[in-house]
Amino acid sequence: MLKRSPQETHSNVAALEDLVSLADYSFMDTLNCDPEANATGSEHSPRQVFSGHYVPVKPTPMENPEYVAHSQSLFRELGFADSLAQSDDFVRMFSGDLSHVPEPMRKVGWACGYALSIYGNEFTQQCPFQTGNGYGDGRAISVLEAVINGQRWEMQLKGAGRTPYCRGADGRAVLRSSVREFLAQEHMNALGVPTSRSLSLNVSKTETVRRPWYAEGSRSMDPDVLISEPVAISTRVASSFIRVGQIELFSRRARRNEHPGAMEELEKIVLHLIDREYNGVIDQTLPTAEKAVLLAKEFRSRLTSLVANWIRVGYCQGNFNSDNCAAGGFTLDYGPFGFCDAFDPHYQPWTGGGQHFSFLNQPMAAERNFYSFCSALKPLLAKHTDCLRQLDEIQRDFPRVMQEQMEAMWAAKLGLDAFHPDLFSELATLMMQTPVDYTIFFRELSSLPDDIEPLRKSFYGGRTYVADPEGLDQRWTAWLTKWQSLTEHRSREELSSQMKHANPKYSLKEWFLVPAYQQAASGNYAMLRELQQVMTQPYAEQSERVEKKYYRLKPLELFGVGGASHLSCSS
Ligand SMILES: Nc1ncnc2c1ncn2[C@@H]1O[C@H](COP(=O)(O)OP(=O)(O)OP(=O)(O)O)[C@@H](O)[C@H]1O
Ligand SMILES: [Mg+2]
Repeated sequence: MLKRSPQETHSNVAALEDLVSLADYSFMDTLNCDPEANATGSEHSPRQVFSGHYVPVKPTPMENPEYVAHSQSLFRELGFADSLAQSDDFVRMFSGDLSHVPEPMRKVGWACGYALSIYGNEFTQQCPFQTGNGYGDGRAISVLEAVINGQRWEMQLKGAGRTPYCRGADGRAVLRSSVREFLAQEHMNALGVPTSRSLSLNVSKTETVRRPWYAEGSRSMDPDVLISEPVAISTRVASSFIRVGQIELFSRRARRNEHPGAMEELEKIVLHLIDREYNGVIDQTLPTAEKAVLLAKEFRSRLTSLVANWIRVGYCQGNFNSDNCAAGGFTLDYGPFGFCDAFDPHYQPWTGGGQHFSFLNQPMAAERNFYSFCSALKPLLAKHTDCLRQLDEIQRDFPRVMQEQMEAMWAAKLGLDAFHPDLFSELATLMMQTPVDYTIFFRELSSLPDDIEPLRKSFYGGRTYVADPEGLDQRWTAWLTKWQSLTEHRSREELSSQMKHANPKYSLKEWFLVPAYQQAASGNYAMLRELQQVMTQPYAEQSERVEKKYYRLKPLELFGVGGASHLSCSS
């Protein structure tokens, strides 16, 4: 008998028909549809949506779609055959053409409204009607849910055309931003950080849109040219796509008593969130107010852990508004993100983002989103003083829990039994002054160097370093000696191996992405595939060739270059 790998015993989806028995539309069937919506989903113009959790929307297919990539590892987890990704039916469906999907799959998807808070402050200005009723999934359309091997996944097309929430924009995503999101999601998953996942990526061979971007080598902060780019549709999957902003939308309506069903809609979306993301963690038999308190507590734990993990791997989300903060506590919206190269606490790849969303300010940004989340739950607790008090306590303790997560994370990166404030503070100063490449520094330290020579591999050598290299080297030596004294009681192999699990060898720097998406735009996917291969095993040493190419300092001439070092709104 042939030996079977464990994956082969799972569901086996080799053709679109095989998805039929797994497909599920319980989001549409259990939540409220906008009563004013047209059930065929044919409305694509901006309009106000006053109530309901979703609007049915038919995606707008891309012209002449072509397969670019799929995630082999997610396919394996889902029991999808790799060949499926390139089959005509699959490419059609995941390029926005639902017209041929086999019954009882539906020919219409759904888009959701959500509210926006920036750093804890409520906004409606981004909505074209200034009311918040026209803001939400402007180009993201979910097309089905599927329960596979006991786990529920929602599949969502990004760039699938206009929805009532498109705010007058085209509803498209370009290949450049789609390649970035596609690769980053799978990299993040391989880094062990909770995230939405990438299913597939298709491009149009003929349809293009114009976007502001940077001229070759431009050092401008703002884009200085308009370029024509191929449109693409990536499909991402997650247990749900509920955002903090979504809970806020229904809460704002309930707070203002905007319509008779407002409170019920808030309760329904919160219970849906619990069902999708916190099932098994929260007792289903409890009253809603008590569930909401437990929800806040569990979300606090996930959110603080998520942000500590982002910092562990050098990730800056860039635009950590409440509408980009998944209420399930995972990473969502890889638009203006970046993985830092030279360590800088203020690192912020997105020129529109501001310091409040910069690298080491992410715990604060998370706290603000958490504040928005707790405020959004409050209308459900109005008559429950004890629950309100508990919620306030949970909110008040956010900074303490965040700090604990951060200290545990730094201790793990440094292989220490406990956080050491003085050692860390001197390290942070040295990392900034030298500055070091964040990834390379921690990975080199994970090999437990006897002296600072191996660490030099991570030194960029900025102005402070160049002014007094001996002085800085001496401080590095003193720091290393102190670190060694704090770790010498551990077995070297065990320490090194543990540190190498906390400190990835490879991270998806923007300057690796630039040539990959440029090449992809001309139909050559070789670099994209190579990056996919390398970045989905970020802790492995990999070959010498890979190491030479991807484990090195960013060339100095790329610092300050638009696209490679900073970017304007991603789309
Ligand atoms: N080209 C576009 N067409 C329509 N809507 C858009 C477009 N670009 C952005 N939006 C909408 O603008 C809002 C803010 O944009 P943002 O960059 O956070 O989102 P995004 O990258 O489209 O989405 P997501 O958060 O779903 O990953 C979102 O509501 C988004 O749907
Ligand atoms: Mg977004």
